[in-house]
Order: sequence, then C-alpha cells, then structure tokens
Amino acid sequence: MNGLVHVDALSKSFGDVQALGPIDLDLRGNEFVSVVGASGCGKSTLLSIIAGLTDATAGEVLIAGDPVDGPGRDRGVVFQGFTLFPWLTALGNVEFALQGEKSSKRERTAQAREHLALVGLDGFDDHYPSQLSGGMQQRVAIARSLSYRPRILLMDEPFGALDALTRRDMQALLTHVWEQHKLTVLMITHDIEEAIFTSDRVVVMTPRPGRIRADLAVPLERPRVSGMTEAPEFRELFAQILELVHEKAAA
Ligand SMILES: Nc1ncnc2c1ncn2[C@@H]1O[C@H](COP(=O)(O)OP(=O)(O)OP(=O)(O)O)[C@@H](O)[C@H]1O
Repeated sequence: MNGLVHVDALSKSFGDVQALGPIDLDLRGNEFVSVVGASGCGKSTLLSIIAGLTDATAGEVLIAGDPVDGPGRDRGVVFQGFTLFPWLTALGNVEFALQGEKSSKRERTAQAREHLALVGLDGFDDHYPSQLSGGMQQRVAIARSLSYRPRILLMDEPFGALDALTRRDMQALLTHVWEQHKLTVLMITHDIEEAIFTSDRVVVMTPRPGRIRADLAVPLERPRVSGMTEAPEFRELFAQILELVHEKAAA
C-alpha cells in the first residue's frame, strides 16, 4: 500500500558523485516523520527532490499517486535560516505566498492573519522581520508555508539557527499545529532529541550515498510533553539512533 508520499527507488548523482539512494520511503497521511543522518548524506537533496526543486537522476516521487515534476501548492517548504522578505511586514510576507489564490485581497489578508495567529503571532502583523526575534521570524516562515493549506509540510533544519530554549518552544508549537491541522510532515534535523520528540517515525540515513539504514517508530504518546525526553523509552531510542548515525557506511 503506497503512502500519501511515495518515494520509489530514488537516486541522485551530481556528475560522477552519487549523493543519494536508491531510496524507498512512504509517508502516510497525517504522519510526522523526521530524517537524521551524517552531514552530506543527502538529506537536503531528498527533501529538495520531494519538493520538486531538484530533479532525480533515477526513480520517482509520487504524491497521492501523481508524479512530482516541480513545486506545487500541495507541499509547503520551510528552510533553515530566516528566509523572509525584509521589506515586507509579517503580514505582507504571508500574504505574498497567497498571491496566486483566486480569493479577494480581503480574503487573503484574513487568511494570512489567521495563520499568523495559528503560530502565536497575532499582534505582530505590522512588524518587519528586523523587529522580530529569530524564533518569531521562523514562525512567520511556517505561517507562510501553511497559509495556502498544503497537505504536506517539508522542512529542512527549520530550527537549526535558533537557541536551545527557543528551539524547544518551536518544537512544541510545531507539534501543536500539526495536531490541529493533521498535516503530513517530513522534517530533516541534526537534533536526534528533536526528531524523537516531534515524530511518529525517525528515518536514519547512511553516509553518502544516503540510503535508509533504519526506520524506527517512536513509542511515545501524544501530545508530547517536555518531561518525556527523560522517559526510559525515549533515552533508549536516542542511544539507538545515535549509534546508527555514527556507524560506518559499510555496516
Ligand atoms: N548542487 C550540487 N552539486 C554538487 N554536489 C552536490 C550538490 N548538492 C549537494 N551535493 C553533494 O551531495 C551530497 C549530499 O548533499 P546534501 O546537502 O543533500 O546532504 P545533507 O545530508 O543535507 O548535508 P548536511 O546535513 O550537511 O546539510 C554532498 O556530498 C554534497 O556535497
């Protein structure tokens, strides 16, 4: 049974360097899956191919049975760092993503406001990115990616530039938004705790060319609360993933 996102024998080479795969991966509707792996193993390449921003060398990605052949509004993408337009307000940045919609300007503004509120930024509509903290800017970026109501949210190290405390807040916010909206999320992270805390499954990739070394279910209830990171099953899974990430390619 194929998932909402079906990655089928996907591989990517840059010149004669094989960066990725072949990889098979399925994401079911409403699943939250994280991908971890050594630096350079092809995580960003995988996400970029699913987003339709990079072409595969072989294999394909199907979304609800249809092959991906470019970016689409069924997929929202959030990258590391703060990728807002500095000359637009928080509201303006979200509205910008809605320009292609058939709705009126008034409806688009209401939709943008609704999504800023969803990420806890009501009251900050008129602030420019330079007037917002890093965490708030990344919340605007998430609001922007969710504003056109994609079914799938693809995130590449979305909280990598944030301090540890803000990162924790953002993980809680993200799981809250995911629970409310029943999105399907694929998130790349270097932070194994973040992967376990947020996800239903953690996929561990091998060093380059990245293939799937393990696909592990997270045995923790929802909603996730901060004390869970000390639970024995959390620590066990953490140790298991850490070991898998550091195993040599030939293993
Ligand atoms: N445009 C490109 N041209 C040539 N090589 C590339 C290109 N993009 C990625 N690569 C190579 O492909 C491999 C996988 O890169 P990718 O960025 O997908 O890895 P990653 O797992 O996301 O790394 P990191 O965790 O460090 O961000 C790397 O060896 C990288 O150097």
